[in-house]
Amino acid sequence: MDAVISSTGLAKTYGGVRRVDGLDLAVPAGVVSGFVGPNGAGKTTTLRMLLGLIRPTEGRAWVLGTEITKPHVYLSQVGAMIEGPAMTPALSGRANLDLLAVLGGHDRSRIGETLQLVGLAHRADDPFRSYSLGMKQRLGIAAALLPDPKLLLLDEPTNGLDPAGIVEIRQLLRRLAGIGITVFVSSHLLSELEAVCDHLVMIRAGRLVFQGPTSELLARQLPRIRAVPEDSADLPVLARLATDRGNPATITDGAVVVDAPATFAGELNREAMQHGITLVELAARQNNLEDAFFALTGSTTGDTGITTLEAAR
Ligand SMILES: Nc1ncnc2c1ncn2[C@@H]1O[C@H](COP(=O)(O)OP(=O)(O)OP(=O)(O)O)[C@@H](O)[C@H]1O
Repeated sequence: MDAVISSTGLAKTYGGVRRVDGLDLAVPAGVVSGFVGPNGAGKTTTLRMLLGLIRPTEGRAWVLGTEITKPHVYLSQVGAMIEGPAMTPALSGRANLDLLAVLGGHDRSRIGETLQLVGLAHRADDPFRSYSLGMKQRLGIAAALLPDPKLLLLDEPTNGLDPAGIVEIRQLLRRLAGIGITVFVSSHLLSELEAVCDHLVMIRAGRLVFQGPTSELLARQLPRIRAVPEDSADLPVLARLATDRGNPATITDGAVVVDAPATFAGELNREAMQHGITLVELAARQNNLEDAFFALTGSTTGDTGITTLEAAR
């Protein structure tokens, strides 16, 4: 599959600090690709370079096959929402899009279908100022869709939204991918993207941490087995039973937690029984994207600035 975004050694230095530090990107066509990293990781800077708004200090990049030194060639096929939607509060959603279509030289006849696509047809004639934050974001995405783009770049479209608003954006991103638009969407909230992205580009301090299908990242992680003995005095013995069989275990919150293939759960259960230990809980769960990110970066929520799944709820 051809890459719609690619780069080699893309870098941007501000005040002597490499804020984007040698990115080799390859985002395939037809996916929702999540651009994930903590605050300040360099996501917005990268997106601005891809849009030709700022020049890289080093490296090269291509969007839809054209080098970013010639943005006029590809920008007519790229929709973007970088700084949140700039709309006129007193005008309706439809009138705002109409104005942007005229200013941008886009086909005004597409406005109705675009409003439909972002789920705003029923509120299209209400003033922008009466919209919820989620509706405002979706109108911003509608504006980015006016050029009928092949590629959509969105910077933190779920920032500040309530859970219902986040779900609406997720559904919209899937709908857009369904009609063949490649979506490259940034977020510092892993939990928001896990559900929607086929592909991920994860960065930290300007550097690539992982790039590839979401499934590949999840597959790299061993499932986590949690076993709770009836008698907490058995915790150290249970942990040793797992560790002795080559599966490192820790004792956390009254449970033994083992990073091992799910099949090991049965073996652990048998071993526990043979040692007279009764388990009152035994569960294997696949690590989520957040676990995978922390495993890859060797970081904790505290030093990445990433909001945890729990905190995001
Ligand atoms: N014009 C600029 N001048 C100086 N430093 C800048 C400039 N733009 C960005 N930076 C710095 O570069 C780093 C990366 O910023 P960037 O906005 O790209 O991060 P981000 O991943 O988008 O984070 P956030 O989620 O907070 O927007 C930050 O430390 C920021 O302060």
